[in-house]
Amino acid sequence: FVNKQFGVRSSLLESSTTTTELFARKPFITGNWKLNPQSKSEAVDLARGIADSITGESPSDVALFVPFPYLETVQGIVGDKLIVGAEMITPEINGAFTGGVSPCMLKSMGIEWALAGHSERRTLNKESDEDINKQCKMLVEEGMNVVLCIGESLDEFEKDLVDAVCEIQLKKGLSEIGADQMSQVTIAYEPVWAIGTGKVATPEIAQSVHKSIRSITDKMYGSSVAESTRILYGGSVSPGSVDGLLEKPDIDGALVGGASLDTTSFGRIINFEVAEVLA
Ligand SMILES: O=C(CO)COP(=O)(O)O
Repeated sequence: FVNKQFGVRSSLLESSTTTTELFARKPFITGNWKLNPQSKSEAVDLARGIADSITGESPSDVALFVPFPYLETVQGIVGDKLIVGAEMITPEINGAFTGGVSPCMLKSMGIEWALAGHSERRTLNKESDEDINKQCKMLVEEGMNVVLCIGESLDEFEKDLVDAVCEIQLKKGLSEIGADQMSQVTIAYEPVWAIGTGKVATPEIAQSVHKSIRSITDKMYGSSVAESTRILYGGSVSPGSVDGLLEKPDIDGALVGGASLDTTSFGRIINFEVAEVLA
């Protein structure tokens, strides 16, 4: 077994292999803690455990999206080893928005990343594509980075509407965001039926949707943006499924929910192993 991950462990690489031969884009492994863990002390333990699982030069970029109250603590623990981001923002500068947290506030704390469009916020908080677009635009305009989450429901999957739903969510979510701002955007494909269900999309299904998302991005922004934009898969990613997913050419990483709350599982996901990327 030869570990040929991007940017890593050159001592393990065959001398003739360059890391970029394997991955077109640097892999990006991200965790979304959602409404977890229940106490600051548990958050501290989890952040420490995850940071400890990154030894030496990381093969991937790694990010943790954590609840607002834990941001500063987690950031202090993980330092430069990984990115810490917010799970949502309120796209306003200031004013009468009780409970809101603005991009400016986050930036002033050194937080430069946030999720937008997670299916739980689309469903539970009734966020529309227009709301999500406002969030994405404000984040990029503030010089921050956004992971835009898109994905179809089970009903839409069964009706063969996957590509159509992703296209609409992508076009509306990224409306008025320019090609020059796309380096601040990561896309996460999260089929709703796969989130928290243990029913991970097969690598073949995920690859087919990721390829279609890349081709929509190409139509919107041209090939150089499409080829450099990272597209993550999310939905029941586990230590058992990550390697197969990351072997696919258009799957650039993972957005992990449940398994990011377990140090051993998330540590294994961060240190995923692929011997080759399969077309
Ligand atoms: O929603 C997710 C990440 O944003 C995925 O959650 P699970 O990994 O628990 O399915």
